[in-house]
Amino acid sequence: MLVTGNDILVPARAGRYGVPSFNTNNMEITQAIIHTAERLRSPVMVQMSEGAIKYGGQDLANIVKDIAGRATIPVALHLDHGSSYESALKAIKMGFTSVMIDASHHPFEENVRETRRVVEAAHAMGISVEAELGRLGGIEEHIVVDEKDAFLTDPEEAVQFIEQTGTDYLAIAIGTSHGAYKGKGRPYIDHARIEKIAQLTTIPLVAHGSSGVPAEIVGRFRASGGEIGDAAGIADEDLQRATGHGIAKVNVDTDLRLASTVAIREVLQQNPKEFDPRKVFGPARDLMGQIVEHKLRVLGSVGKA
Ligand SMILES: O=C(COP(=O)(O)O)N(O)CCCCO
Ligand code: NA
Ligand SMILES: [Zn+2]
Repeated sequence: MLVTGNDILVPARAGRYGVPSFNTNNMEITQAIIHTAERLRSPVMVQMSEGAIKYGGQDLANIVKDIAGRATIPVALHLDHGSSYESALKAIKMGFTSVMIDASHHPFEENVRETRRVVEAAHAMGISVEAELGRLGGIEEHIVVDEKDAFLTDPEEAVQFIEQTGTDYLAIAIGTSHGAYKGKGRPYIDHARIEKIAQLTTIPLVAHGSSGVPAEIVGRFRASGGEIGDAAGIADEDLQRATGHGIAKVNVDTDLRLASTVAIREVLQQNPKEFDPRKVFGPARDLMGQIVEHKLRVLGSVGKA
């Protein structure tokens, strides 16, 4: 059933498990996410970035809402990295049940103002809100945040921000970053900072940039003709530790992007005569399902629905 983000994340924080929020851009990705979560009796969040809304629009949102609505597990449809009040309101009109207003690149006061505006409107319509405080490294679709500008979330500021905005959940910068290159080797996660923020707050916390970028998938990406540098992601153990301390929503996009591309490359490379789209997109759906399953198990949400 289609529910709000709070319906999923408040129990997750209380139960000290994480729920993955996967980005979708088409039917197969959406099926891989929701069908796998249903099979494993896990709540799950499906998110669309502004780029996904540009790409798939109401058509894609309706596919997500329809599959979610018929599923026997709780599913929220979430706007990822909403860049303005208008964008958040548009998503709510499209039927999203959770929206992020990402004003983290603005000074604190402006971030508060922007966020509070969205919170008031969204709450009036029973929709949950995610905000962000602190700046991840990596590339956030509409802005490039290079390392020197990235700054980690201050625990005291987080308390103030939550009080002044009323946001339902908060994305914090604790060492993760978007994309396939999260740092040399194992990215450093500031667990002390996560634990401090968790001690001072009660709302669900959000970890962006949480793809694991598994070496096996990276190897298959290269072997099937893909070009990728020394990619690295977040270790399963780091995610497991974080979900024991307030992290309830865990954002994953890159892992599904890599898996779908690996499957498609492998099919086309191994079957040069193939041109049935179901033979190309079907294996992509299957491999993405394996990635979804792994994440649900790592985060501990299996059996929670
Ligand atoms: O936090 C994330 C996902 O991070 P990751 O790139 O680790 O999958 N997102 O918000 C998804 C959109 C960013 C571009 O991928
Ligand atoms: Na941001
Ligand atoms: Zn993100």
